[in-house]
Amino acid sequence: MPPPASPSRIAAAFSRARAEGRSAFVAYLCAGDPDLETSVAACRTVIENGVDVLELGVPFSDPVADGVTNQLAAQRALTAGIGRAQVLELVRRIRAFSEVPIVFYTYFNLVFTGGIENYVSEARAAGVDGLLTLDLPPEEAGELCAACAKHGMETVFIVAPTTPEERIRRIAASATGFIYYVSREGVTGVRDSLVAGLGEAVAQIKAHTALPVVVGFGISTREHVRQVAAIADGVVVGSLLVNVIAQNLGSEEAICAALRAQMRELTPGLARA
Ligand SMILES: O=P(O)(O)OC[C@@H](O)[C@@H](O)c1c[nH]c2ccccc12
Repeated sequence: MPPPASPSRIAAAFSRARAEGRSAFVAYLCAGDPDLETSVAACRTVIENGVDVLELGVPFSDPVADGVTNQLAAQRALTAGIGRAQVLELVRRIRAFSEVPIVFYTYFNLVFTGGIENYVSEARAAGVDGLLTLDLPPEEAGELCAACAKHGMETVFIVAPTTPEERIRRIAASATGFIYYVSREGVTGVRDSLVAGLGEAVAQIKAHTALPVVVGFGISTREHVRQVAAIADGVVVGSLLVNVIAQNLGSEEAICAALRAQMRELTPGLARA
């Protein structure tokens, strides 16, 4: 009798946040930005200051879904020589001190080149828990989902404000781990205000899935976090944290201090009233 599958790190993280009466903090950083050693320190800092799920962007030369902040981060990482081997080394370095769930944000070109199953098995072996392939819709993700299921890798998919209900149903049927609702059209990036109707949009997704639903795009203040935490299982913050790196290049100490300060500013908003 095989041992019961241990709950995935991702499921455990959302269960823990729910048990603590709060939404989960999902942080995005570009892997290897601005270099491998500083990236390890940056990931350690956000993990030690409240991150429940870590999204790691795999640097790519044509990140069409990303705003300028994340595109510049990818360029810094690529310039520092961050390739597949270095990204996997980053994951192994994180696994040496943390069990935080890690989700790769990647583009299909990077997964396809070298073989889908190889990519999935190598990432899983390094300690990655989930894969969000940003430019691969579920209709074309059959081979990827099969490889992920075989290796115990979660497959996260995105729902956008323009996604029709039938496609939400289709996405919910393919997704595991969690579903990501990008709260506005366009690309990532810090914004001044959140869009209206988030609660209805998340409720519409939840009607089709029991998976956690996280919301991201433009979240950059404690008030934004508080508003999203009230209606979603997870709050995603990316560009605000990536900007901290961009604004403190050259000093790992300054990057980590500023990331710590941002996490301390934002995380109190996670608590549900
Ligand atoms: O940067 P923002 O506005 O805080 O949004 C999070 C976003 O950066 C992160 O989740 C992400 C990075 N690359 C992406 C591509 C598509 C959707 C989401 C992402």
